[in-house]
Amino acid sequence: MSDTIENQVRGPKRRIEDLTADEIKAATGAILLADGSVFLGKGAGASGIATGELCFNTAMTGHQEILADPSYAGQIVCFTFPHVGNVGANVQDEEAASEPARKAAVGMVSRAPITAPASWRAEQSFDEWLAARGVIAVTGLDTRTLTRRIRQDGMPMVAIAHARDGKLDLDALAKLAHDAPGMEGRELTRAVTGAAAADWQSADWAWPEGYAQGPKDGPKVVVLDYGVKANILRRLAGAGACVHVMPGSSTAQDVLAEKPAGVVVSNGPGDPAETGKFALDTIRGVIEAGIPVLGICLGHQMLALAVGATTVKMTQGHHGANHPVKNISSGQVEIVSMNHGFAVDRDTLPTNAKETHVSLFDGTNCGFMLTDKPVYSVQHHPEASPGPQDSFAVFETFVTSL
Ligand SMILES: NC(=O)CC[C@H](N)C(=O)O
Repeated sequence: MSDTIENQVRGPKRRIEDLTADEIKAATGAILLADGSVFLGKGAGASGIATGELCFNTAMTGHQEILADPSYAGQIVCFTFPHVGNVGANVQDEEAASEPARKAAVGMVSRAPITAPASWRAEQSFDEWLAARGVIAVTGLDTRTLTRRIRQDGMPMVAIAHARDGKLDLDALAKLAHDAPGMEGRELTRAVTGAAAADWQSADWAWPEGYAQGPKDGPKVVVLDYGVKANILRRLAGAGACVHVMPGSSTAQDVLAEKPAGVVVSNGPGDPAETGKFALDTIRGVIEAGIPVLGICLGHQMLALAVGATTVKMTQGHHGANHPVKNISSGQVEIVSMNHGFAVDRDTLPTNAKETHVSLFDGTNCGFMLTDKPVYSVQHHPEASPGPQDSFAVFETFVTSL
């Protein structure tokens, strides 16, 4: 009986010993979970083996932007939308703002084989893009079972493998998954931050012109880069800022020497508490100098840590492009893009912090501002890419306040 309920909720758990020789022979791709369960499929994209935290993402489009988001470094994305690849891939939709930031998601899982592109913007098939990017993919899996498992039990550490010759060492993969370090306590931003400070030029995309040029004059905004998404930079430029990107290792003195009108603390991968060990001094120095600060996602979490709050690991995390978030001051609901596995514990926010946004999926904190300093912060991705543009105004509000 309990097995039936277990099977209904999580899907049947299959271990290596439950597989038939024919199934193993037919497979060129596999996912092994840390709990010993196995999912076989067809390999796609890059061949090889990777380990990472497996999360599910519910976006129906924008799969290139998702896998190119450096916040996904160290993670493998299971798309719940069955068809992936319909629009192919193109350079204009790149989300890495620097060369190191190209090391984003390490793996991808989808239900159907990757579709041939059917978009006038496609320059490459999605399969070719994955291969060029080093993203290992497995298709033909029961992604509903995998997703239900993640919903019930949380995001597991997994090993993903694509062997073109079909030679999959499932026992070795099971051991890799079992031994893989979890996301808590992992610092991943140093691998995806840009190596040197640089000005950023391009602004919002429009048809048929493509990307506009950012302004020549305008308030200078320094972006602390922990693996910043390019669309955050484009949106800041589109809102009228002259954007200067600095490595996440910059000190407060480095930042203040630029005489910024405002500072943005970027998104990024890994555990905010771990990155906070070297980033909080910089963030606190900027807040104390009275410079307006905007935090996004990892930046939001680290701003919360900088003012004395704590962050917690979420069970399933929020990954998708249709998450409802309530803006507490306006009462409006914004449908937003999300990608986070940690959250700010609202009960630990100090008395000079006012909660500004809340997730309508699970009530977790999605934003705060300080009442005595110009500090604003959101957990979701107001730059979208992919996703709805309901929160684009976050950038205009910030830049016009400078
Ligand atoms: N998109 C992000 O910045 C992610 C922040 C953090 N790594 C998390 O998973 O919660």
